[in-house]
Amino acid sequence: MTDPAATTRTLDAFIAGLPKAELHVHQVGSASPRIVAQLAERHPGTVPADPEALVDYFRFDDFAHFIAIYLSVVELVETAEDVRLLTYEVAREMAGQQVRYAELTVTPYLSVGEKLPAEAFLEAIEDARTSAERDFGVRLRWIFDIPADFGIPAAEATASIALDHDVPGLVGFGIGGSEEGFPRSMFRDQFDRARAHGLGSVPHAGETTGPATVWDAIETLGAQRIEHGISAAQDPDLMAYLAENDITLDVCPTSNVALKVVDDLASHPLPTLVAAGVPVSINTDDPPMFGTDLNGEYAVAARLLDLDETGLARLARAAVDGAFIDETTKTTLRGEIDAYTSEWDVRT
Ligand SMILES: O=c1[nH]cnc2c1ncn2[C@@H]1O[C@H](CO)[C@@H](O)[C@H]1O
Repeated sequence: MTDPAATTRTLDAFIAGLPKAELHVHQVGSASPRIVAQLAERHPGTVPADPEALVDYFRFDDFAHFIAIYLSVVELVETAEDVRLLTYEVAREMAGQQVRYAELTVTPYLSVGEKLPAEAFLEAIEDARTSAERDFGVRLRWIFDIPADFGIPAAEATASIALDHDVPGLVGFGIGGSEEGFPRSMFRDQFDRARAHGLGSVPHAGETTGPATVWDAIETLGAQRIEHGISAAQDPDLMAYLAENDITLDVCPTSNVALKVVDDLASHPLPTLVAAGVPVSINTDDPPMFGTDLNGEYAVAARLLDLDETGLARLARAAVDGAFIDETTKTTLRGEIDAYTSEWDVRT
């Protein structure tokens, strides 16, 4: 008989060293207690600077409460130096999880303004991007997302920051925040322009509302991947469509429990989606806010999908497949995963 606890320990060790790509992770939502404390010291106010108090502060009643807290952390990112520090330090923590490539969802609309012009914001993230690759070996790319709750003005501003500037590393265009009251089709015009510019379309949909929002994202925004998309599990035709058209869902299991969009991990629809052949990647969303990290999410996925090392390596590869990068970089990332699995003597 194998000892289940020993098996878990082996899988955890495998996950910890597995080279990974992350496709759904928010820039501000990645600020760890260490980073938040640094920012809160610079800008004392509503957000506790004490990492222990932050654990309580990051306990959410529902999605609306989460958005309110999220925006209070956004307020801490005031200057170009705050933006640079946040982004560079997030990459340091990613490197600790063996993340080799990340598409960070950035919401410039919430930070850019009179005090922080778009140019200064963009310079700060570019500085962090090049430093992170040099110092930590983490390749960062950006998805600029519209915060839906702020409506068309936010969509226009986001499109202009993305499309009227030269933004190295920008690969995708998204939309986050609330779904209720903000049909994805509202933002068709900005997505049309972003897509014409060559950006990947990667809206949030099907997190807090049903499969109709996922269809809307596909039909009106030309979604190539979907952030969350978990309510697709309620619609077999939609799952078949996602599978046939190779549309990846960037799933974040612990986030869904923390924001109470699913009751508990045991009832998470991930197994239903995978059984229907829907491509999925595993992600954290806003890791410290949900008390998780990418290794933790891979462990959750292993439990939910009953995966061994081979299955986990396949998950890591699925994220590379869905990434908005060139084939050469994909080949490099796949090579790193393969080299690791052969070290572990894992059949793939
Ligand atoms: O899980 C999530 N769902 C939706 N939006 C999110 C999530 N995590 C972070 N944001 C962020 O919430 C902000 C408020 O509009 C947006 O910046 C969005 O990117």
